[in-house]
Amino acid sequence: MSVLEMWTNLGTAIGSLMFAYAMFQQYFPDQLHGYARTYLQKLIGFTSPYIHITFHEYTGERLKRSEVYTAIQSYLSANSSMRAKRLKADVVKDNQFVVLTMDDHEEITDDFNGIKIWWSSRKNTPKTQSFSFYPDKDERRYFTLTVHRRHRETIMTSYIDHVIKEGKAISVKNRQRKLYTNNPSDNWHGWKATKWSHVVFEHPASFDTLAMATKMKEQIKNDLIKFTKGKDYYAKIGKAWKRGYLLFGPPGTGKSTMVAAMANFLNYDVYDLELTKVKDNSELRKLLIETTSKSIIVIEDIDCSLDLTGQRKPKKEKDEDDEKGENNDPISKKKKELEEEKGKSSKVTLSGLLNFIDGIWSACSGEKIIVFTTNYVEKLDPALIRRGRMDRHIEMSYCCFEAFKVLANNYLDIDSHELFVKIEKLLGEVKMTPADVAENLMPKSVGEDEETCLKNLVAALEEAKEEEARKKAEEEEKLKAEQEEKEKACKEQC
Ligand SMILES: Nc1ncnc2c1ncn2[C@@H]1O[C@H](COP(=O)(O)OP(=O)(O)OP(=O)(O)O)[C@@H](O)[C@H]1O
Ligand SMILES: [Mg+2]
Repeated sequence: MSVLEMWTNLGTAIGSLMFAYAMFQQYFPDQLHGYARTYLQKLIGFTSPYIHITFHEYTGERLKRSEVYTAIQSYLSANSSMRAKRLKADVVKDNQFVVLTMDDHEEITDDFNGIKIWWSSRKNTPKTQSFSFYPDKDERRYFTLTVHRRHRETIMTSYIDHVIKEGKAISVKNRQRKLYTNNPSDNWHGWKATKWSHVVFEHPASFDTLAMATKMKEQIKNDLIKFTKGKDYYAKIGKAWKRGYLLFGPPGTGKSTMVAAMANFLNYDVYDLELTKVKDNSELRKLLIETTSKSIIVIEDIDCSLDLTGQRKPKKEKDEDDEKGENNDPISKKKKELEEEKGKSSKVTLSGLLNFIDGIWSACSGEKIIVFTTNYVEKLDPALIRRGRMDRHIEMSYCCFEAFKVLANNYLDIDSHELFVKIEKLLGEVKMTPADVAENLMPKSVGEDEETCLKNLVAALEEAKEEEARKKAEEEEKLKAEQEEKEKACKEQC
């Protein structure tokens, strides 16, 4: 048989097969399609020595994206870029680099302890054309793993675990970190509803640029490292894998900067929880469930967020108002109703917040740090900040010389200068926040050199010193006057 004849015969055979398949699709009753497919697969199963495992992208009632699928995707992206012919490109991590993943209907092979494994990426598009706001959600993607059946044991016991573990590690390395804020619950329903909105987290703060005593900085860093490595330890002692930090101190001492530095140090996402937008305790719980692992949940200025000790007016007071007839005229009645309605917009109670921090629900989605910041630690309920809830209390204080040196290095690139001695002395005498020191150190024009900036700081410190001395003198004068008044009154009485 000539080559030409062979190709002609092959073409005819393929043509006949396609015709037969088209006829089958057209005239074979729909109800029998399923049976035919099942028996065909059984037939293949008898004859084929391979097993197939599928991993679907969406699972569960709420069509939640499967974590296993995502892990496999990351694992395969690391392996596929060199082998697959068709790749999809995705930009990640600060828009800095491109990650290539295998495209739909592409196949690659993997090798595990000498076992050959085939991975293919597939996509099902439903035949029924329905209108949907989420066109891509109608497509169901899945990965199929194919391997010789004699390796079933190894694949089940070690290979899949290995893929998921590696995949998760790769996802963490590549992930774009996010800064979330909670949406008011009126926006939780409907199209594209989410409880949290996010932007890319791009705060540049780090522990290197944070101005504070070196010893304390190291302690905090060690504490954080210990926490991230403590999964087994927390399981052993029967505690949820979370840690609470209370940052307190005057405004401008770096509390918010510290949260950003922590997030950058640990490579965590940040959830900035605005308590006043949360209607009640049940909403607070729902928000907590929606947070992901490896994240910092921060509630800024916790003392101002809510009146956690008593939201509503005591009943007695309310009754007194009614008795006085203040609520009888329709306008004030309506006003009152509106006020009450407004009051309802934040019914989070102290106990709700306590449960949020260390109730049963707090253990869901693991590895979490909760941070409260406040200017007035003494205003907070002791139950809220007791150890176990807020495990570490960190005081962010006025600028010390060590902190100043960090700022001088950050802002002016200098480690020493003759003015440092004077500044050290002044910082020992005057209370100035790192924010104020930083502002003075920052060059205000292109021509301003480090000497001018340091002189600006010295002048500001001296001014603050004079101001402090003046205030002190005034207070002493006042005290003295009061004392004299008292003595005079006493003498008159005697
Ligand atoms: N310890 C610090 N190290 C480095 N920079 C600091 C520090 N403290 C303050 N700053 C600078 O001052 C600015 C204000 O600091 P930050 O917002 O962190 O203060 P805060 O303690 O959160 O204040 P507030 O109580 O008003 O929220 C920051 O932009 C930062 O540049
Ligand atoms: Mg702040």
